[in-house]
Amino acid sequence: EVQAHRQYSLDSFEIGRKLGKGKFGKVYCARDKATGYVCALKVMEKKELIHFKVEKQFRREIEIQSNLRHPNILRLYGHFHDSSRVFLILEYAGQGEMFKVLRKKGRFNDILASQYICQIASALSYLHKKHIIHRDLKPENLLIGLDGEVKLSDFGWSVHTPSSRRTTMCGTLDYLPPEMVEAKDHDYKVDLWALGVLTYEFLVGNPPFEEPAHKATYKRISKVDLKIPPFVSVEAADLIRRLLQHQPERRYPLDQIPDHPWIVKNRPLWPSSSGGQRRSS
Ligand SMILES: CS(=O)(=O)NCc1cccc(-c2cn3c(Cl)cnc3c(Nc3ccc(N4CCOCC4)cc3)n2)c1
Repeated sequence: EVQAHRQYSLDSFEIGRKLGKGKFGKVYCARDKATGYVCALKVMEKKELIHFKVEKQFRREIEIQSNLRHPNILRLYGHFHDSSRVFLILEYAGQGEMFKVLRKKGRFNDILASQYICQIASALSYLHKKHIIHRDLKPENLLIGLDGEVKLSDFGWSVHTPSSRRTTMCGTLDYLPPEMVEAKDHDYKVDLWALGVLTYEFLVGNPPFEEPAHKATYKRISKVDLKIPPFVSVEAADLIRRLLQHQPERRYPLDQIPDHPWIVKNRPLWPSSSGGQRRSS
């Protein structure tokens, strides 16, 4: 385990291969010399954070993610900086980006999709109990751990509820619920809507309201113009419809998701390999 409260510097690590490059930085595989522990080191240029005016969002990401402990939330062990760069010491997700796996597979079957959605619902429920809304749930912000478990990452957009959006949204609009498209006040139920969009995208391969033009996407979100293809199972379609409700208070509660027929029907008899072959009770 990467020790908390230890003073880290770049010299504390052996830097491995570059895992990827994002909007604000690069991520490397790294090994903590003192403990041999493998982690991921996210490196960002200070001048870029200032240029993109995201240093406040970045500080919030550190403050929020450092205090979270959940198997489906990527750990942030610590951070440090040198004259020009800031470094985040993050948990290494052994199977990489969900986004890439989804694009490669096209779409997931009911068993894989329902396990992912159940794990994400568990992580969101943990966040909501801490009065944190993620607000940026999408495949690009999900990683996959060594045992195939989902890891929620990138808390740059998380806020403590209730909040009304301050900075303009960037990136995909596909996951925005009506109340955010209509810039109304919003609360944790925005994550329920996004979970519905994610369930649809896992099973179909593209998000439900995707249109070439932004205005058309807004329109379809606002009207909840949802068309679920016939190959989507009845149970999955039921959960998608219960989450993609225009009125936030009508959206399916996270705590009921583990007992939804789609999840129950597709739950493996034994937990995944990490859980070992326990006897069924
Ligand atoms: C804004 S950003 O820079 O943070 N996002 C860009 C980006 C792009 C690509 C990757 C990764 C990435 C981040 N990771 C973090 Cl954080 C922890 N583990 C990984 C992590 N782990 C990882 C583990 C395995 C693999 N392999 C598995 C075998 O197939 C090839 C890819 C890739 C990444 N990857 C990130």
